[in-house]
Amino acid sequence: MKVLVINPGSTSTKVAIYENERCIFLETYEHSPEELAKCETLMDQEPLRRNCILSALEKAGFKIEDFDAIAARGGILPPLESGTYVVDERMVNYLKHESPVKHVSNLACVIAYELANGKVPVYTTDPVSVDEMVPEARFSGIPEIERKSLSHALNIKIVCRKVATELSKALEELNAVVAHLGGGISIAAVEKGKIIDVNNANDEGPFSPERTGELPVGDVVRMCFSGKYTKDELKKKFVGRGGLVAYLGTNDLRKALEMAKKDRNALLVVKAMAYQIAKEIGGMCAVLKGKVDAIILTGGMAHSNEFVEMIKEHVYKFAPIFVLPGEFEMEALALGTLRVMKGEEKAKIWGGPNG
Ligand SMILES: Nc1ncnc2c1ncn2[C@@H]1O[C@H](COP(=O)(O)OP(=O)(O)OP(=O)(O)O)[C@@H](O)[C@H]1O
Ligand SMILES: CCCC(=O)O
Repeated sequence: MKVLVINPGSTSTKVAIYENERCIFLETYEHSPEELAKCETLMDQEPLRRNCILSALEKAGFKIEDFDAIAARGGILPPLESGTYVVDERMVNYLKHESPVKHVSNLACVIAYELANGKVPVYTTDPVSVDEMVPEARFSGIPEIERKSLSHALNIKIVCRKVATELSKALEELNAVVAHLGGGISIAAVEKGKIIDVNNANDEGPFSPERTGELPVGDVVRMCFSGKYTKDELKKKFVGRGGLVAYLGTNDLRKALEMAKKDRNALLVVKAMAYQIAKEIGGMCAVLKGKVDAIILTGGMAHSNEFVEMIKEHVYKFAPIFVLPGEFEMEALALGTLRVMKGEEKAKIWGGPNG
């Protein structure tokens, strides 16, 4: 079976071709800030991203009709169960016109559905809005605000599957704390394979390479009413220009670690990020009542041994630590679709915004 995998990220478009479980082609197209700035809205990026996919297909020597299915990254749908979903017109319309958060992953299903044009089935696995949180995790502190489950669910689930296999367990038997350490950070408590609590990677948790994470609420209110910022400026300050970018002017941990060799303040900033990550991991161990088979460190920043050690020194006593650097999103999308195509799992049908 052949599966085309589509994954638009904030600065790149990734395209892969899987022949059963084997990746036979992978191409990443980088997008410069200037190129993206020409698109006023997120959906204006559609032609640019679609052209990347068409170029990749030409390079690989395939047509859409050659595929048994397309696997597309899932965007911000209303909260939904983990699994692989059929991408249909209703889902595409929601992602195009109604999704409350203009996240780049919203583009993938829209483009895939148009390219498939009814000839090839399109699926999406574990979108950003997978929600398996327990009731007590939903409380924020005021009734008007409910905590949201918006996370790197796709990568979190696949690294859990990998570690479960290493521990000779089924995913449904694994208790783990997973820290996805990318441009944004999601730290999840996974109980019996389900993400029962996770920081909303845009609004909560540790500061990350380009996001502030949780902030002291009184100071945020003062900033909002200071008259110094528009709403958009503040949103960008918190998500995009926060974290390492705000302290050190870079979102690249490698550069921050280089700076830290000569500059004590830069070292302190990197250590503070590791400290906040460790604190969130500790909290999620408490969510699991200490019954933790594994602490899993994944995402781009897990490539740095130096940074991993800074986290480990705080949490090594809690559970065995597994480091799976980078992300496995393309593989997760392909495997999710293959499980459905091979009849190992039933595809879910999205019930619409109210269903
Ligand atoms: N070899 C490496 N050593 C240290 N840091 C690295 C390495 N490779 C990537 N990183 C860091 O990882 C971070 C980006 O991680 P990643 O590529 O997972 O993020 P992303 O895909 O852009 O965003 P997200 O994971 O939030 O979707 C950057 O700070 C980058 O500098
Ligand atoms: C909101 C979680 C996913 C991401 O940050 O890309």
